[in-house]
Amino acid sequence: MSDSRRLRIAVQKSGRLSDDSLSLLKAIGIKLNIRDRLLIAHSTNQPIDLLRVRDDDIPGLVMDGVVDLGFIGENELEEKMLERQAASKPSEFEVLRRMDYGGCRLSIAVPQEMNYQGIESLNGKKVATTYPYLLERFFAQKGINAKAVMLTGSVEVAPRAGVADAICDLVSTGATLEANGLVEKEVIFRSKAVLIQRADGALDDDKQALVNRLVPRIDGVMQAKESKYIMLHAPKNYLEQVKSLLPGAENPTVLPLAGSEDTVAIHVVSPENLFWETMEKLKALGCSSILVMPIEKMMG
Ligand SMILES: Nc1ncnc2c1ncn2[C@@H]1O[C@H](COP(=O)(O)OP(=O)(O)OP(=O)(O)O)[C@@H](O)[C@H]1O
Ligand SMILES: O=P(O)(O)OC[C@H]1O[C@H](OP(=O)(O)OP(=O)(O)O)[C@H](O)[C@@H]1O
Ligand SMILES: [Mg+2]
Repeated sequence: MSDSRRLRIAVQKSGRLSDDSLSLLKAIGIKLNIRDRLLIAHSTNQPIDLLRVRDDDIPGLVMDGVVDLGFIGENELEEKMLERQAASKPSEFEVLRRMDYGGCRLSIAVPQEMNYQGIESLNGKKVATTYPYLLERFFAQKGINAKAVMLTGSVEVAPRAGVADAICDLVSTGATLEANGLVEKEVIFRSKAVLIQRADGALDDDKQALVNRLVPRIDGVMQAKESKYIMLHAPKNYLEQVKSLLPGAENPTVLPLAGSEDTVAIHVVSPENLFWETMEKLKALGCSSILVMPIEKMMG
């Protein structure tokens, strides 16, 4: 059963974005009771329902106002926006946050044996892709006369199957391309996951108030992930040198150490990790008990 007063969030049911999106919701304090087969999951501690769907459906669900928020890859979002614009369907949405996961690029790749001399080599060729609108836009911008052939899966086998001359697909490590004898040639779009909301002003006041409380929590979780709490003992005489080695240590907490005149304890929240090289330099200055700890949550 769904209740339209509850905030509806769409997430990918099973795929590259699922685990990270669910972990984030958990980290911002939303308890969910997820049963694998079910399309909908109700939060047990917030007026929130989760809709678990294929990622292809998420942009449309948000743009049609069926759900209030959605986690989606920018590649899929931009493609669906172009598709809906071409069909004169509503295509408005608002990006609330760009996430730190789902990073990939949409690239054109060609068979190893192809004599590729630059994008002009694609003139008159067929390129298989799941993203025809993004690809056609790229061709139009570059003045290339090539044809996008739509395939919903197994794009990387299209050249071998004789269906196309090249492909345009998502790449992260490049392992899939390599395994299929393809070489990446042009990056046409760089993507990460984003959290989107229905068009500006489309949410009622209660729902918008809830969203406005959740977004700073997302910032807090993302900031915490990048930050570290660093503690160490340092010789008093080298305090300035130690501070200059610690990222973000303009105003560290400096505490006396019981029973020691010439050593202090330094605590600092660093906006980045402490590299082994820096730890070695601190040690060389006479520092000891150097601890680098993860931070779970942060609020300014
Ligand atoms: N190799 C990758 N590394 C990181 N992110 C990726 C990678 N491949 C895809 N993504 C991102 O994750 C999104 C979902 O990818 P996935 O492969 O799970 O989609 P799908 O097969 O279309 O799933 P669905 O069954 O939901 O339609 C992509 O649209 C992209 O934004
Ligand atoms: O460059 P790589 O690290 O090899 O990643 C790229 C692959 O990852 C994605 O597919 P995924 O593995 O999610 O499977 P799918 O194609 O079945 O969705 C994408 O569609 C590529 O095929
Ligand atoms: Mg999909």
